[in-house]
Amino acid sequence: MLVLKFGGTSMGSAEAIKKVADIVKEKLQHESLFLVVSAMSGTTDLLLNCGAKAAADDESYKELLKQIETRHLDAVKALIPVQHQSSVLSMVKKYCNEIEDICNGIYLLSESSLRTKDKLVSYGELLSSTIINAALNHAGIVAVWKDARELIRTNANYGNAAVDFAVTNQQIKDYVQQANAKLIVVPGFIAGNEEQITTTLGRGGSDYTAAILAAAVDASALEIWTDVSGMMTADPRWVANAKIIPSISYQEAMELSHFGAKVIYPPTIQPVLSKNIPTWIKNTFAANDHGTVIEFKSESSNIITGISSINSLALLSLEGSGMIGIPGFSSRLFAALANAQINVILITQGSSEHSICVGVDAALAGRAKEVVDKAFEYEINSDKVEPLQIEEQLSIVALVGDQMRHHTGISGRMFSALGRNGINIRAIAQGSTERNISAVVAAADVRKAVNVLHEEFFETTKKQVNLFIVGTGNVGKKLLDQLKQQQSFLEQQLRLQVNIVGLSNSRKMLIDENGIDLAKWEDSLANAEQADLQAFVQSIIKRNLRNSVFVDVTANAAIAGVYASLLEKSIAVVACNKVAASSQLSNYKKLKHLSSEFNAPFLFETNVGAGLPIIGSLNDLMRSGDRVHKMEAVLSGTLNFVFNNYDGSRPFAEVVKQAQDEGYTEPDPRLDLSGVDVMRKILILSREAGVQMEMEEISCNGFLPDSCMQGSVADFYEAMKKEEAHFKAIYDKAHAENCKLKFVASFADGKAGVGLQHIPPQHDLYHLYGKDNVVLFYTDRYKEQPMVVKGAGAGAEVTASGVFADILRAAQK
Ligand SMILES: Nc1ncnc2c1ncn2[C@@H]1O[C@H](COP(=O)(O)OP(=O)(O)O)[C@@H](O)[C@H]1O
Ligand SMILES: N[C@@H](CC(=O)OP(=O)(O)O)C(=O)O
Repeated sequence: MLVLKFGGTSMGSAEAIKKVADIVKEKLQHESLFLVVSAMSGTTDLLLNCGAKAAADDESYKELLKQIETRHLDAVKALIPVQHQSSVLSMVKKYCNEIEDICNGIYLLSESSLRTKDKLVSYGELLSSTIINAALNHAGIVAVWKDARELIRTNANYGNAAVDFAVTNQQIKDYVQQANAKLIVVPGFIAGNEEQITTTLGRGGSDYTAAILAAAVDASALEIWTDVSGMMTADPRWVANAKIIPSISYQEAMELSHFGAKVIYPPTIQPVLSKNIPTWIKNTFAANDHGTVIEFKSESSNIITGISSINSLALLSLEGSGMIGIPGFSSRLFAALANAQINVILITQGSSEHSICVGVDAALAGRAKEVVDKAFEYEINSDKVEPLQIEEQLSIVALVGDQMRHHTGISGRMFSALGRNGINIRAIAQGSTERNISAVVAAADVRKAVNVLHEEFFETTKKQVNLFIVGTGNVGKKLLDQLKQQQSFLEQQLRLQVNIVGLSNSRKMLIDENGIDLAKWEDSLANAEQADLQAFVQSIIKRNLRNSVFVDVTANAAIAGVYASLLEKSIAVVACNKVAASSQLSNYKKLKHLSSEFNAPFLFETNVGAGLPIIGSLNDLMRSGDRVHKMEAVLSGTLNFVFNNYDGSRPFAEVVKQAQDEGYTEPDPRLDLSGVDVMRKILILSREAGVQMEMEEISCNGFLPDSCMQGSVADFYEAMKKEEAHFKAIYDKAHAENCKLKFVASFADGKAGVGLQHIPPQHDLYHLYGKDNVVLFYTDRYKEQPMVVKGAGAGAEVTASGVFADILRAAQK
C-alpha cells in the first residue's frame, strides 16, 4: 500500500485538485492507496481567525465564514458536473452551518477553549476531503472516505495531541482489512480521543497523519505532495539560489524540519523512520520532477545538507552567584518550563555555571517568566538568583548536516561569514550529535544570515553583490554602461553576480531587490518615485542584504554625510565623491574607524587621479612598512588640460568650457580652477600617507582673480572673459622663460601646498600632456628615483572604471 499526502497548497483551488486527481489515478494503477489531504490552503488560518474574532465580540467573523463557504462551494462547482453536484453541495453547506453554529456559540460566550478550536479547525480537512472524495468518484475513480477521528487515537491535549500508537495502529489495520478498498480518502491533521472528541495533531499535522498511516500498514512508501520539487537547501522564499536535496537521511530531515524547514512537519519522520519507509517530497505542479527521498543512509555524503531558521525566539537567562556549584538548578528550570508545556529549543551554559540560557518560542516568553520566577521565588528573594531575563526579537539560524562531525572548521567558517556581514551572534549551540550548529541572531538579521550561509556553503561558485548607486551624471552613466557590459563576464569569470538593487539621482530613486534591468534603467528611473536620500539609505539598511555596496558617484556633500550610517551597518562604501575623505580630520578618521570596526570597505581610489592606481599604490607602500617623505604631483586633469591647451590664441574661458564639456571638471569648474580640488587631493594623499592634516593647513598659490569667484557658474564664465589679459600675462611670462605652466601639489616634511609653477623642460613634470596626472612618491625605499604613477587623470570613462574596480575590491573582501 502507498500513502499519498497532498498539502493545502495542492488543494488550494479546483485547478490544483484536478492535478491531485490525475496523480492519484496514475498511482492507483500500481497499488492501493491511502490519500490524506489537508484543508484548502489558508482555510485553517481563516477558521482560527473566525473563532478569534467571535471570541473578541467582533461580528466580522460572519464575513470570513461567507468566504470559507464560497470558496468550497466554488470548488465543488468547478470539479463536479452540475447534475451530480447537489449531494456534495448540501454536505458542504451542512459543514458550513456547523462552523457557523460553533462560531455563534463562541460569540455568545465571548470565549473559546482549545477543545472548541480543535473542533472548529477540523472542518477545514473535513471539507477538503469530502470534496476530493466526491470529485474522484465522479471521475470514475472509486474511493471510500474514512473519518481520521476513528482511526487515529490521541490523548486530550487539544491543539497538539499525542498519539496512542497501540490503539491507533490496531484501528488502522482493522479498518484496512475490513474496508478492502483500493483507495481510502482520509482528512489529515484531525484525530479523536477516547471519548470520540475531536483533537488535532499540531499545525502542519497532516504530514504526521500520513506517516502514522504509512507506518501502521507498512506502506511501500510515503509521498508528501506539495508546491516545491523537494526539500531544499534553504527556504526558497528567502534564498533565490536554494537547491533541491535529492536524497537525505531521516536524521537530517528531522533536524532541518525541527529548525524551521516548513516543507515537512517535524514529528512526521519518527513513524516512517521506525519502519524504514522511504518518504518522498514531490511537487504536485511538476509531478515528473525527481523530488527528495528521505531514507536510511549509513553514511551521508553531505557535509552541510541544509540551512534553516526559527524566526521567533526569545532567550531566557537565569543568572546569579547562588547557582555556582549547586546541582539541580538546571533541572528545576527545565521542570518549571516543561510543567508549563514550554518547549526548550536551545540551551547554552557557560562553564562558570554562573548563568544558564535557554531559547523558547517568543510567544511563550511571558508565561516562561511567570513560571520560572515562581519556581525560584526563594532564591530571587534572597538575592541568590536574578529574576529571569528575557531577550526578544531573536531568531535561530542553523546549519544541518550528518558529516559536520568529521570536518573541522565548519563553525569557524559559519561565524566568520556571519561576522563579515555584520551579523552579531547572541548565543551558539551545537547538538552533541554534531549534526546541527545553531546561532542566535537578531530577528532583523535572520534572512540575511540564511543567505550569507547559503552563499558560503552552497554557492561557493557564485557570490551575489548588491549595489546601491547614487548619481547618474557623466560618471554614473558610464559606470552603468560598464556594469551592463561586464555583467555576464563577471558572473562567468569571477563568479560574481552583480545586482543593482538601488539607483538614485537628485530627482528620482528606484529600488528593485531582483536587480534593476540595466538595458532600460533610464526609463525605469524616470518612472520611479521621487528621490529622498534618507529614505533611500533607510531602505538599504532595512533590506539588510548581504554584500551590500553603496556607490557614490556624485560630488554632493549631503551624500557624503550618510557614509557613517551605512558603514556602521557593515555596508561597504565606494565613492568618487571627495567630500568625505577631504572633510574634517575627525570625520575622515571616524569613517576609517567604522570601516575597520564593521568590516566594511570604504574605498575612494578615484578621489585622486581618477582610475589611476594612486591611493592603492600608496596604501600598499604604507601597509608594507614604507614611509613617505615627499610627494610631488600634478593632480588636476582640468588644470593640466587647460594649461596644455591655452596659448593665448583663443580665450582662456573657451578652453575652460571645453574642459567642462569633455567631462574633466567638477560640476562647478571653480573648484578646479581655484585649486580647491587639488588641495583636497593632496590632503587625501597626505592622510593616506599617515599624516594628520586639515584642509586649512594647506597653502594655496592660486591664479584666479577674485572677480571670478563671485556668483553662479555662468557669472564665472563671464568674469573669465573680462580677465583674459590676466590669463594671457600669466602664460606669456612662463613662455618667455621657456617654461610650461603646471598646477603642482607638493608634500614634504609633513606640510602640503598647491600652486601654479613655471616648469622648465628638464623637470619631471614637464612632459605631461592633455589631461594627464602624475604623482612622484619619494619614500624610504624610493629615495632618489621616485615611484611614479602617471596617465589620464580625469574623464568619465576612466573615473567610472576606477569606481568599478573599487566595487570589485569591496565585493571580494
Ligand atoms: N528547506 C525547505 N525546502 C523546501 N521548502 C521549504 C523549505 N523551507 C521552507 N519551505 C517552504 O515550505 C512550503 C511548503 O510547505 P507548506 O506551505 O506547508 O505546504 P503544504 O501546504 O503543501 O503542506 C514551500 O512552498 C516552501 O516555500
Ligand atoms: N491544515 C492544517 C494541517 C496541515 O498539515 O496543513 P498543510 O499540509 O497545508 O501544511 C494546518 O494548516 O496547519
